[in-house]
Amino acid sequence: MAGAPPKAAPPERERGLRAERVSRPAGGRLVVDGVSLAPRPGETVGLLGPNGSGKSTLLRLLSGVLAPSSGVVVLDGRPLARTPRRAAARRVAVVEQHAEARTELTVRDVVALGRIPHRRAWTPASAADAAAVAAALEATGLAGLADRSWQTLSGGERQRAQIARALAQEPGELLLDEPTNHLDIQYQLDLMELVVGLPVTTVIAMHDLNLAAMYCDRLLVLRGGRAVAGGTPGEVLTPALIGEVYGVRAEVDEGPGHPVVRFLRRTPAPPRSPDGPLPPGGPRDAAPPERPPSANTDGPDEPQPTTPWGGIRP
Ligand SMILES: Nc1ncnc2c1ncn2[C@@H]1O[C@H](COP(=O)(O)OP(=O)(O)OP(=O)(O)O)[C@@H](O)[C@H]1O
Repeated sequence: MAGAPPKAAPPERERGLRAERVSRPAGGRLVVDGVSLAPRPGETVGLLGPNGSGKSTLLRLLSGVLAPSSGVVVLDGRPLARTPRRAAARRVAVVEQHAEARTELTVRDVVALGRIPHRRAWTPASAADAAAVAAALEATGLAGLADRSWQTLSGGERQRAQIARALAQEPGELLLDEPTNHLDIQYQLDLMELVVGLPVTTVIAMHDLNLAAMYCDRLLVLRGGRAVAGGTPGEVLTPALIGEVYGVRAEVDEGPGHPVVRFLRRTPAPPRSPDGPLPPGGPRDAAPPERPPSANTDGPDEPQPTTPWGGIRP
């Protein structure tokens, strides 16, 4: 008897994970409000926005941990809510902001959790499982810590172990919530290099605008749960947008390849002598600034940004 016909792959344009006008309430208000996000296969999308703007909630909607109150999350053309749980778990890997492992597990055990969606119940780990775990440990620089207890790891090592767990899952879509938290600058850059080199679609919530500019193909900026700008880093990261969304002053250099953001002090910098010592009390005892602190500038007078978004509205 012939078996069930093989399932047809979705057409190219339907492949991947996307959110269509999703909303989600919490605490009596919409914390994600009509946001759409459709990463192209293989690209790295940075989710930006101030604290509380809805980045983590949007990632949780994309992963299926939360259900949207309106709108839909779609995986390969089918609503995520109607995708078999195991199939979704194989495809979408998530590294949450405060991922913990409470029991007495080794680093290797934690990373091997990423293989669960690939294994049948009550079957031992296969050679493919072991190889995926070893490759993930290697890629994240944790091979030497594989047999250490999770509890003994530093914050940065735990972060890397969670990323290794997600890599061991061999996902098609990788959702990362502030993955560079706790990492020193070398590991921040290593992590971003690793992520953009993976053959996966990645959505990363981040606060570091320069890392976002360096490594993301596109950015989506949230404020108060709404998408307020989207596009390439060069299109999105303008002084006007940074001023409007984060309330800070910045200059943006159109560096080769990607923009570079330089933040400006709110108060004038104390004068510095190129060769003299600091005054006895340090910079605070230096000569008073020429302007009152409320002048809110350390450069030539320039108007505060008044235009709305420099980027492209999605
Ligand atoms: N269960 C809840 N009850 C009430 N408010 C909630 C709940 N969950 C989330 N929120 C609120 O929803 C908003 C969005 O939270 P979310 O964690 O998505 O923001 P975020 O952009 O990831 O923030 P951060 O950059 O600080 O991590 C916040 O104001 C948060 O306080």
